[in-house]
Amino acid sequence: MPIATVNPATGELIEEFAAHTREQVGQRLTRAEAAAATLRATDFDTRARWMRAAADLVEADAARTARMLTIEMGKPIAQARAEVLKCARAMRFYADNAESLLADQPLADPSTVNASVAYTCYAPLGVVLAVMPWNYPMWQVIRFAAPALMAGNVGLLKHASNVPQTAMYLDTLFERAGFPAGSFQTLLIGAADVEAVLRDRRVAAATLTGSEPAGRSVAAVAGSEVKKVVLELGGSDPFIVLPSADVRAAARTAIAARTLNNGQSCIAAKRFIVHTEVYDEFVEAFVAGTKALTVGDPLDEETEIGPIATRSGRRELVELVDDAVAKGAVLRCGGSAVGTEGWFFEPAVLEEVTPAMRVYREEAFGPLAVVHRVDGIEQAAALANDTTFGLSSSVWTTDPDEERFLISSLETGAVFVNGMTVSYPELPFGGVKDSGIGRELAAEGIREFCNLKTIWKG
Ligand SMILES: O=CCCC(=O)O
Repeated sequence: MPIATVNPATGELIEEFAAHTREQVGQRLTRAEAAAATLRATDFDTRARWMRAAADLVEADAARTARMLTIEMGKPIAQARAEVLKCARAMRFYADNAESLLADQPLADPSTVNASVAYTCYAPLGVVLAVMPWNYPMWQVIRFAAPALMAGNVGLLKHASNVPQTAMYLDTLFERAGFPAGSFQTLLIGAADVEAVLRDRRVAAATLTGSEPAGRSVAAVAGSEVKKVVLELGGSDPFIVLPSADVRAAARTAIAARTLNNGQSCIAAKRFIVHTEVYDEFVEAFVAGTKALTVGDPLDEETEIGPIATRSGRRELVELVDDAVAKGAVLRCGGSAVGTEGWFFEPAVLEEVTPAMRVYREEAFGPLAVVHRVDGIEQAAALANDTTFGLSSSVWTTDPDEERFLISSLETGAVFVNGMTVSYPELPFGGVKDSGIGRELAAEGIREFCNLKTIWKG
């Protein structure tokens, strides 16, 4: 796959990049190793100063980078701006909090382990390889880089091949802000070259956000090298609506939860599981709202849905719809490729989906919603859990017993009650089952790439 920016709204090739040679990759690894030694010796205040300077740059560059994101992967420009500003927020969060999140933890009574003092402390691991996806081309990288650098680690980025301009912007960002040269670098390499980098003795650990097969393959290599790995893979998140809920509010939020980022988000709600008592009311509002969405040029401020990021991604969506309809699903709206140029897809809603259909099990990575009717809360939870994924979930109820039941029954990394799933720097993010291993963001995210040292003094 070429490393190139191709505008998904037009199909036009904007810029192609030459892949780094083996020598260039080697030089970058050498620089990363040297930076790891330098960064490890700096204190939190110094790193926080650099991180705040990087956040200032991100904010100052926001108009230009938002446009770059939209041209590279098609998200509506307002959402691109929001993504960029969220990056700055996460950078400031870790600048402000890294030191306390990584503070030493003393054992209250060291005599229980025959010590005069016993405590744990966090040390950086060194060089961490980040394999990142195109769907949030800045945010996915920053939510790794901000905690990693604040912990004293160094980052090497292998970004998706369709967002090289963003990758190269990130390549210089941290050095421009004052971090030592080599603290964060992009490797312009293909997927086939990741293994050699990960096996390199200078790389201590890896993180991957992306597809389940990519995650399995990176985890297999990291496992064979006994290197730490964090994986944030796909999701097919349930969105459960029960009769006690505000059904209108649920339907309004459901549209945003399914179509944000052109529906290309791991935490998008993908399966809408609705109690029969409120099913018709929900579906009418959901379908009407989905039909009313403005699909078009993502650089236009009024656009709500831009193109799918790749031609193959759009083909996948059309195939999922066609397969479901051929097997008896009811298509309430959309579901086709639209426009004469670019990779636009009409937002779609499917009903009467059965396990025989691909869309029942596969992650629909685009604005394609599946609505299921259920008779009760147990059936809702069972259907929600009938997936290999376990990223997040959204539940709509005002009954405290129902809320408790769903929080305890859902096999997901998060449960959002009466709201859509959103990632926040302050909250841990990650999944169970095939959705991944480990957590990003919050305290857990910064601790993932640390060596938790136990200190014992006699
Ligand atoms: O694609 C998954 C991550 C999306 C997010 O953090 O908002």
